[in-house]
Amino acid sequence: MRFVWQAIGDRGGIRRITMAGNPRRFTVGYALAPKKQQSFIQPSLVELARRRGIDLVPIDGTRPLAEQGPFDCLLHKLYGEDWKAQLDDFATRNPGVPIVDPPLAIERLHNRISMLQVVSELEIPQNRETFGIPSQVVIYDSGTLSNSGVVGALRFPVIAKPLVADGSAKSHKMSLVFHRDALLKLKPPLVLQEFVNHGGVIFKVYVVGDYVQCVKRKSLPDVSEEKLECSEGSVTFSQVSNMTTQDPTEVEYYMHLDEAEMPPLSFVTEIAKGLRQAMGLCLFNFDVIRDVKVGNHYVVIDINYFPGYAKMPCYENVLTDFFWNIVHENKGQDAEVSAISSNDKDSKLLVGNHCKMAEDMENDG
Ligand SMILES: Nc1ncnc2c1ncn2[C@@H]1O[C@H](COP(=O)(O)OP(=O)(O)OP(=O)(O)O)[C@@H](O)[C@H]1O
Ligand SMILES: O=P(O)(O)O[C@H]1[C@H](OP(=O)(O)O)[C@@H](OP(=O)(O)O)[C@@H](O)[C@@H](O)[C@@H]1OP(=O)(O)O
Ligand SMILES: [Mg+2]
Ligand SMILES: [Mg+2]
Repeated sequence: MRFVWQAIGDRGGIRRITMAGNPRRFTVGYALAPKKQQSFIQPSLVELARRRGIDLVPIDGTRPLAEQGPFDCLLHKLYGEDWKAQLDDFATRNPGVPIVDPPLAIERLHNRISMLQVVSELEIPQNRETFGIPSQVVIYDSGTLSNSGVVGALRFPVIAKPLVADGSAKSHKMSLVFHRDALLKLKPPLVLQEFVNHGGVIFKVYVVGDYVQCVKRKSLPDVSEEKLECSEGSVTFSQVSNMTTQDPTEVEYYMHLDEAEMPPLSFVTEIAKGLRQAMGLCLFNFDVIRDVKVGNHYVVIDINYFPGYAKMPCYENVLTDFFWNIVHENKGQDAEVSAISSNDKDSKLLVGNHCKMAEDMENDG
């Protein structure tokens, strides 16, 4: 294809256009499970990206990846050895095409020990607010569940989490265990993590490249000493932060969710930046709770690859900016050169928490 340069706006901007007069377009291929595709690929996202010159194109999982494309960037959340091999092959054939994110980096999040290890290793100055991870042990076999040397050091209640976090429904099934004897019916491999009272509110910090947004959600209610004494065995639960509240006693407990104070954005942004660098990932979120005993101590309990971004206010703008930056940075000299940078556009679009499908985008190509 042949290109020429065209002047835009009154600020000396130029852009590369095809001889036919159209600005250059980019293709972002996505490989997602059907449920994820349905939640993430909203018409509003596809449309906004399209207006900014980016076509979001599904990758057909039933055909070899090598036969598809061409792509300027590849986005994925699929599991399995076959998919990994296809990505490796794609990377070899297309060394210049960014894969978001590298499978090896994502794998660290498939194990709940390696997932939180990276938090403990962060070297971030901690002043007013501090952070860490819960005390935890990993259990590989049933025999260890009765080993005092291993579980004796834990304070109850504890949460038993499957060691593997591979996106399956099973990997989200957890138990809140009140007493040691209830451990015996659990099925390893799992992680036993001390339950930290946190006022029933969890903070989800969404990361999209450099962008960070923190939201609050409901969480498990606190367990008092009295409740611990009169509770028997254990209770199971799954993906509590995504559940709607129906029980009237719960409705009252969670009424105060709106009033819960958010952690300082600068503090969670520092953690996000550190995690992003250490893990080599762009798309993830992490769950943080505030220890009610200490007040300004935060505990990271979970990190998820490519979480439910569609639940995040303004996700269309945030993700489109992210794709824009990737394809344009990657193209370097070849790419559209514009004096109106993507960041200029960001500041117009992301004012406070209001999403604006800016009308001025209309002319943007
Ligand atoms: N150490 C802890 N102390 C207190 N509450 C906890 C702890 N760990 C987990 N929880 C509660 O259990 C819920 C589920 O735990 P976790 O986030 O690890 O599971 P998950 O299935 O990986 O979640 P997600 O849907 O975010 O992937 C949390 O949202 C929080 O309410
Ligand atoms: O859709 P997916 O299968 O990716 O589900 C992810 C889910 O996003 P969704 O809201 O789109 O379901 C995420 O929710 P939020 O943290 O953003 O609330 C979180 O639960 C992840 O742990 C899940 O990923 P998994 O751990 O199962 O791989
Ligand atoms: Mg979680
Ligand atoms: Mg998780």
